[in-house]
Amino acid sequence: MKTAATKLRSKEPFCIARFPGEKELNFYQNPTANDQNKGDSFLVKGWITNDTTYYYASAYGSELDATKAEKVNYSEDIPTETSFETYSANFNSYQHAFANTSVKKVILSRIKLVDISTKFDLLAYFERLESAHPNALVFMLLHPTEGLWIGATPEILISRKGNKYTTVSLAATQRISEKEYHWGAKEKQEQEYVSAHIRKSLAKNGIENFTESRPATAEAGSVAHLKTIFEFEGDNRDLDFLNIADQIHPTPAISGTPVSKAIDLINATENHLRRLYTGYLGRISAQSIDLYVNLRCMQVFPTKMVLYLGGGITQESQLEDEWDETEQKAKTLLKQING
Ligand SMILES: C=C(O[C@@H]1C=C(C(=O)O)C=C[C@H]1O)C(=O)O
Repeated sequence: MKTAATKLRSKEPFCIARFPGEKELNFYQNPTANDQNKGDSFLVKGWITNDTTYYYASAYGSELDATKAEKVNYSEDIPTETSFETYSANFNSYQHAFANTSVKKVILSRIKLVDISTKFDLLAYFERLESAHPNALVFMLLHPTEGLWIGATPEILISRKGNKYTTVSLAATQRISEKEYHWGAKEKQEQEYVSAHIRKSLAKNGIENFTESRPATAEAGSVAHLKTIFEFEGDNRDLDFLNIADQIHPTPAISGTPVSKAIDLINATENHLRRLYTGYLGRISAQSIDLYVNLRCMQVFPTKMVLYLGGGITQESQLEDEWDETEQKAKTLLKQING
């Protein structure tokens, strides 16, 4: 069995994933497009709804070889960094939409570039990242068309253990703090847009019997969010979970409200392609499902890390606060750069 490092050098697509609350790493390889019948696999889907879904096959017995990792010399151009001026102009376009259309919330994302040396040890970085974020899905994957990606995401899209399914509404952001968290009306509203969307999406799938927790603070890396947990029961054979995932996704946590107008506004406004950012990814098997929204992630080039960072904007949002929120989110990935 080739190691992940060998695959990285030879540019063969692979994926390493460490799931929340677990210690062991999961390895996957040989992705194929739209092949749902691969058995135990790891699927990866991009932001654009009709993007190809890739299914990586499970590769038991693989191992990390941290001494031999080299970055993939990925040929595509490095995306342009989003300046504060560009971010600010996009923020103003959104404010214009709030004043003149039915749109109430839209996620604005930006790109931050970070220099790395050609000697930077990616596998050692991955190991630091996974030990720093035990409650996130931490992954590193080489995608057949989108290059090398690394992330540590806290947001469940849909999970199943036995016949119990879970999805969450995760939105609103504060800096992580030792003190008690207080959430204002603006933050509660931002998160409620997501919860309302999930209730509606479950109902559309005929799922009326779900339980819903009260919104509570959930810390994730360098920030804290409001989180509501939705649970329902279903027989694996009867529930088409990928269909449910595609109904729920993209939630107003990563698109906005109303969803389809927010998607159009994002695609018309943001200056970069989101690629895998705000898509979804995770493992599926006969026993369980663990799909996550792809947040707190980056695309890696030989001398640059390209971070994709976003946050929800509403009419009450303040430009500097929103920019600062994306800077805080960046720390999830940046704190572990210097071993
Ligand atoms: C869009 C991101 O995060 C999402 C947006 C949040 C917000 O608007 O406060 C909070 C959590 C995530 O659902 C991101 O991290 O890039």
